[in-house]
Parts: sequence; C-alpha cells; structure tokens
Amino acid sequence: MKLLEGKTVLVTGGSTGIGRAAAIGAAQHGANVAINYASSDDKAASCVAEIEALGQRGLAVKGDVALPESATDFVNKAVEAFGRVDVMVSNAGICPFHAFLDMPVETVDRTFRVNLHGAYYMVQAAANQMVRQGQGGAIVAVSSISALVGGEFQTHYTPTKAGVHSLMQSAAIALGKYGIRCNSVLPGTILTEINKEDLADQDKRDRMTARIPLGRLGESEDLAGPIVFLASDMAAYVTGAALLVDGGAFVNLQ
Ligand SMILES: NC(=O)C1=CN([C@@H]2O[C@H](COP(=O)(O)OP(=O)(O)OC[C@H]3O[C@@H](n4cnc5c(N)ncnc54)[C@H](O)[C@@H]3O)[C@@H](O)[C@H]2O)C=CC1
Ligand SMILES: C[C@H](O)[C@@H]1OC(=O)[C@H](O)[C@@H]1O
Repeated sequence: MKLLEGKTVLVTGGSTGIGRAAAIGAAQHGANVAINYASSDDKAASCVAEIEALGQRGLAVKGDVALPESATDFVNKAVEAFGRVDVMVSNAGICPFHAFLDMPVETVDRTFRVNLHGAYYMVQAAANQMVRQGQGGAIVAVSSISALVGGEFQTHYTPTKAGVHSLMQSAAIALGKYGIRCNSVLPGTILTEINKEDLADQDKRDRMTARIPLGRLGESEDLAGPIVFLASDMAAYVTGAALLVDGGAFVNLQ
C-alpha cells in the first residue's frame, strides 16, 4: 500500500543521511519529491536519480536553510515544478561537537541559525503555501532524543532540538484550523555523516550501543517509516506529537 500517492513532499538537507532516507521513502510511497541541499551537487543529483528510478519526479534546490530567502525559494521552485506542496520534512541540521566552557560564539550562532531558524523559516514557508492551497498538509520536523536529554559536547545543539520539538507543538496549534498537522520525530543515535567522527571513538560507540535495548545503533532508513507515516493520512488525527525513534535508548535508565 502506497501512503503518499500523488503527494508532493519537500525535504530539507535531503541529499544525505536521514533526509535522503525520508526522500527515498516518500518516493517509494508514490510521492514526487523536492530536496533542498547545502553543498554537494553530485549527492543531490544522485538522490534525484534514485527518486526518478522509482518512477517519481524529483527536484534538487540548492540553498542554505539559515537564510529566510532559501525557504521561499525552495517552496516556490517546488510549486513551479510540481504545482503544490503537501508535506514538508524539516530535517537539515549540524552538530559540531565542542566543549561548553570555550564554545566559540560563531559555532553557537551557526548551529542555532541552521537548526532552529532554518526549521522555522522552512516550516513557515511551507505552511503559507499549504494555507494558499486550502487542502491542509503535513509537516514533520526532525528533532532528536536530544530535545529531552543533554550532551556534554552538545550544549549548543540540544537547545535547538528542544526548540524544533516546541516549534512543532506551537505550529500544530497555529495551523490546526487549516488542516495542517505538525509532528516531530526524535531519532536516537543514527549512523550518519553528522556523527561519523564522534563515533570513530570505539569506547563511545560501544557505550551508546550498550544503552539501546534493541542492541544496535540506528540507520537512516529506520527513520523513513516513521516520517512517511506521520506525513500520511494514516496519521490524520495525529498532530503536536513527538515520536521517539531510538531503539529504546531514552527509556533505558537501568
Ligand atoms: N544522526 C543522528 O544520530 C541524529 C540526527 N538527528 C538530526 O537529523 C537531521 C539529519 O542529520 P543526519 O542525517 O544525521 O546527518 P547528515 O549530516 O547526513 O544530514 C544533515 C543534512 O543537512 C544538510 N545541511 C547542513 N547544513 C545545512 C544548511 N545550512 N542548509 C541546508 N542543508 C544543510 C547537510 O548537507 C546534510 O545533507 C539533523 O537535523 C540532525 O540534527 C537527530 C537525532 C539523531
Ligand atoms: C549527532 C549526534 O550523534 C546525535 O545527534 C542527536 O541529536 C543525537 O542525540 C545524537 O547525539
């Protein structure tokens, strides 16, 4: 059963990792997919090729999510290509691990701008388009287990993920009257580029794995199903919710 047949799905940071898995998952479920990407034209092109190989239409739009104009540009180009926006997956993010006491101002600023401001502008631009269309829509933000728990080297990052989680709650209230649902997924530790260097430390990797009742770190594809579900009409009465996708790590105190 295809859950997103005929829908147009937009994904930020869609050329790699969780965003790419969401884009491909949406295409497997019958959606045309536009991805926003920051830098690598080759990775974006290969994602579009994968979407097209599934028989769907794909589009890649370059843009820094930290800039408000990237959001309107992304939405406008997707509408030009596909006629509408049904789903926004706000996923782009960075996590430059760093100690707290000597955290550079620029690192804090950039992390906030990409992860939180970027999500805000993208969600707002998509919501305005959905309101203009008058047929509702779905927004899924990629927050994190880090919205709920801290990290010694993530003092600049975890507040952005709590912020994204909170943004989905408030947007769910603001947009409910338009039939637009807003939810977040809260991934645990997923093996992607964002933590490749951090998890090269085998001790840390083993500690993270030991905390997970399902016995393994996550893969990007583990997020595709939950994101597609929240984007689909199967979740028609789900809004303002947050879905942990962490193999059980959060609940594992002892
Ligand atoms: N990997 C993990 O363990 C977890 C990741 N997350 C979140 O998942 C999201 C995706 O990250 P991953 O797939 O893990 O890593 P990733 O590094 O593969 O993906 C991040 C994507 O965002 C893009 N991006 C970064 N800055 C951007 C900008 N200014 N404008 C446009 N795109 C930009 C990157 O180019 C990349 O494609 C992030 O928001 C991250 O915080 C949340 C929880 C756990
Ligand atoms: C990048 C980290 O490995 C990852 O990011 C998150 O949001 C998770 O909490 C992990 O710490």
